[in-house]
Amino acid sequence: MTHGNGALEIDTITKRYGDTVALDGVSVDVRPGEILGFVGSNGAGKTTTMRIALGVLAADSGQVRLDGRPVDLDVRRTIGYMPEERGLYPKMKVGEQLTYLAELHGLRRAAARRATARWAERLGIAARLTDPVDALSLGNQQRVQLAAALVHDPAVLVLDEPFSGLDPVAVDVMSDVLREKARAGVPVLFSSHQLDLVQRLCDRVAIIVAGRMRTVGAVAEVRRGAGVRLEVHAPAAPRGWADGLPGVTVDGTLDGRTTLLLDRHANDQDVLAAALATGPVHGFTLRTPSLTDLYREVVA
Ligand SMILES: Nc1ncnc2c1ncn2[C@@H]1O[C@H](COP(=O)(O)OP(=O)(O)OP(=O)(O)O)[C@@H](O)[C@H]1O
Repeated sequence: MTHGNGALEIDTITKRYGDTVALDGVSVDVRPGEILGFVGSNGAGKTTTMRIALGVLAADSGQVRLDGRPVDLDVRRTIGYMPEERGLYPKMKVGEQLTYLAELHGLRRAAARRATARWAERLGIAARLTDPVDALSLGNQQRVQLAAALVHDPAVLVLDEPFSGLDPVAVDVMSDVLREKARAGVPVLFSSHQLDLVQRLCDRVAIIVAGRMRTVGAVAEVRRGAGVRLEVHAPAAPRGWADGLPGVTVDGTLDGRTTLLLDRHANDQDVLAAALATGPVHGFTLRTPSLTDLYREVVA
């Protein structure tokens, strides 16, 4: 099955559970060909957003569209979804299950079998096709779950924590598959608590805090927007040597090493001149904050 790939648009969705506001006007677009990492604390609303995006849960208000069309039953069949609760039949054989799921999404039997064989090979579970799912380790069950999301050649991928519990080799395979799908024009949305991975893999990142989208942007831009850190090793510098420099905040000093936060008004060469005015400078290192640093600041 080949689809024209369009964007997945999550447009101002709101969801309440009794008195709990799980989502409060969440919007984000996942563009064709991009990998968007969805991050946020436990309970922030990622799973709820993804379930609504797939159409298995109704929003109280707002809309989700794929290629401009509201997500209905037909559109749902074109989405590859990996649910957080993992929706496999534990007693069914891996191969039968994947073929069944592919047929359920519209593939004919022969094509479904071919796709099952191809993805099982790719994801390293080909030797397990005749085993029941619950005979597999958790990580291998997860590979089956990913195969289930991919086996019908979906037009969009929505994956809830696909990397949790995978060994490093499986993480690499999964990363390659997501990159490949994105290169083929598929919009890919996945949630994760592994921020180093999100930083490495994603084009853009969306950070959700308590049901509201706090930040959406290119990973590099979001990191730069958080300001730059500068580590200066000036052993003779007196306390307060960097005070008053425009755009500079002192984050801490330890053993003659001062960490400074620089906003866009700061000039690193002025900082260097001020440091040199105190004596020798043995180290001067600019560091863009990692996604993990940024995330801590955003959710704090
Ligand atoms: N079926 C439900 N009934 C009541 N409250 C719910 C239900 N599902 C989710 N919630 C609440 O909605 C909020 C968002 O939960 P959600 O599972 O979307 O978070 P999450 O970001 O996926 O968290 P995690 O990282 O722990 O998986 C939480 O406050 C949660 O307790």
